[in-house]
Amino acid sequence: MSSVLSCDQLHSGYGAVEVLSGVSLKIQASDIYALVGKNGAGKTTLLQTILGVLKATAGSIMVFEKEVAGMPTHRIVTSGLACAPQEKAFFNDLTVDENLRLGSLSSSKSEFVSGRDRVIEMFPFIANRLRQRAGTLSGGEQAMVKVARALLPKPKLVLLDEVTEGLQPLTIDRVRDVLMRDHTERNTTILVVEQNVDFVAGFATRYGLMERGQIRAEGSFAEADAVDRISEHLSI
Ligand SMILES: Nc1ncnc2c1ncn2[C@@H]1O[C@H](COP(=O)(O)OP(=O)(O)OP(=O)(O)O)[C@@H](O)[C@H]1O
Repeated sequence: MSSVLSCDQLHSGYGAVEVLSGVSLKIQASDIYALVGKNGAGKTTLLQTILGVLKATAGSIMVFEKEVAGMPTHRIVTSGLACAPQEKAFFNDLTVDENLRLGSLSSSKSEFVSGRDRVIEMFPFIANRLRQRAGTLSGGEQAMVKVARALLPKPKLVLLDEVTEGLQPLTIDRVRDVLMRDHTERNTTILVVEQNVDFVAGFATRYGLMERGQIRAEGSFAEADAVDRISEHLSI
């Protein structure tokens, strides 16, 4: 099966501070890959480096079998990759509709409108909020709009950074259902950074355990001890 995303001995960080110290991972088409690790393990740094927001200082990043290390972010995302980042990542003074549009700048107006109809079907509350300023949404609503914005342009690979953080259980279930549906209907490959074991155990296929800037172990959720291994990794 073809590899959608692979990193090989990837190094990156912030100035003189190296955070990723040789990350290697391979995500296959239609995987739902859960990247798990404690605070500070380097998960967000890895996503930011894949997206070209942070510069890789060494190693390789292949997206759809094309080297993207060193490419600017706007070129990387046009290859069919979208991201729902951890921080708010909203233009608070713009409307919900305008924020959705910013995730689909390379789509035509008609593609955007049909994509918007699709995500409104996923998260119906958005229909009545299109003209609301994004900064006035609740935390849970913002999280759902972030996921909607990432899925709107029909990406082949979506990166989600702790989107369930601080959400109530019903909202978490909703987000999971939407992601599962998109994965099933469109074969979307998903890389989800999470610390919520119950969330990922419900739908991910594989996992990687990250610690101090490296992937220490990987496994499949088909294995009976997957949840125990992840819980142990997070507790030590
Ligand atoms: N802008 C920055 N400048 C310097 N160091 C940073 C910066 N951002 C993050 N770091 C450091 O990089 C390390 C990894 O942070 P990162 O946010 O990637 O971890 P994480 O695994 O995503 O953690 P969390 O689960 O808490 O979000 C941490 O030690 C953090 O302090």
